[in-house]
Amino acid sequence: MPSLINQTPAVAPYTAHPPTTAVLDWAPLATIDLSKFDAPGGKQALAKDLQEAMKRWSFWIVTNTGIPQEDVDRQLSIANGFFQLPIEEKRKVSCDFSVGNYFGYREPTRFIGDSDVKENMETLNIPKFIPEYADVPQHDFTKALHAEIGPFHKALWDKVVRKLMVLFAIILELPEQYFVERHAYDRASEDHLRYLLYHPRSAEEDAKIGDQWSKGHTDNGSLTLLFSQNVAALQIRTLDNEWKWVKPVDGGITCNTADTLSFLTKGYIKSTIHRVVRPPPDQSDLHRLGLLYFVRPGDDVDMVPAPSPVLRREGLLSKEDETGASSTEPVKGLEWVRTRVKNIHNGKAFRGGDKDGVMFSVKNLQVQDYYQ
Ligand SMILES: O=C(O)CCC(=O)C(=O)O
Ligand SMILES: [Fe+2]
Repeated sequence: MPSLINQTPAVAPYTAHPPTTAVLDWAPLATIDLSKFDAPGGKQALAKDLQEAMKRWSFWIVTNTGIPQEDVDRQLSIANGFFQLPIEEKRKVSCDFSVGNYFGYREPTRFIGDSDVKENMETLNIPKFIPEYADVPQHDFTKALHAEIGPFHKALWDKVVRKLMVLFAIILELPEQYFVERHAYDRASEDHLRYLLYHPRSAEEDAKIGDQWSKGHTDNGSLTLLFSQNVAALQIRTLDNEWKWVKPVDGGITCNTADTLSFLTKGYIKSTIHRVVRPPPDQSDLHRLGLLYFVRPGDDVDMVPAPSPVLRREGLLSKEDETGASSTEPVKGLEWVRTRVKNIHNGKAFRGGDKDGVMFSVKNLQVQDYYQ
């Protein structure tokens, strides 16, 4: 008789909610059509488009990734099935925030800032499918589905992350593999596929936290991918300090660059501020299920600026950056990510309050905790 772990659990198909009919102030995000990537001159043309898009904000949409929609739908069904498990089951593999380890399940237990409102999102983060992580504890439910989750995880990196990393290198006039090597799938890093579920709250409860489910923030790693999400809630902050909504694009993935890629490019690639708010009235009572991939730098990658001719021309590289003769040991990828995750998640409260967050730093690297 096979053990339970070898049996594929029954997973009911998940049906996405229809998009909102509300009239919202959508961000006019650029679309990067990845089907052009391998055509002659395709990468160069896409790099131009992306560079243009990133002048305004470091958010864009990729389309034609080659990842079948049925595979995305299946992942959403698995995510939905996971969140329906009894809480005792989900708790069996919890994130160890005391060491900044984000792999596993995060239960919504904390209060938002100093309010009496509890956070409303639960997440499951699944590490890369490489030998380093073969022994990372995982839930029986997802372990039994690894034959499907693994190939999806790898395909996402290969079909999307790798290509975007090449485009960043072209933009910075670096060898094409410069950022690929620093974010390679087969080397240790805190990359993860994330299943994310937000629970709706009453209007009264949401009002107490200014309708902000997750305050303005930048992401901790290098790049974040978010599969098209019909429940409107994600907003990005423009250079003029306005908040604009992110519109779902069928079959598209919303991408944003984040803190460590900004460190590697001395701020040339921006880490855009974004937040998650209460959805519009026609969606405010819905559960919002998300599928994301968070790209982190390799564990042992030095967080130092790339020797890019573009950065040099822009005057962004100091003498120390050029010679590597810094007075401090460079921060490593793992050191940054773990320290930051611990800082955000190991306290009693989740980002909140009325003021801007304080600055958080590790050696010479600094970000603002959160934004109003
Ligand atoms: O749920 C979303 O749309 C974005 C979530 C997000 O910003 C995050 O998890 O860092
Ligand atoms: Fe984020």
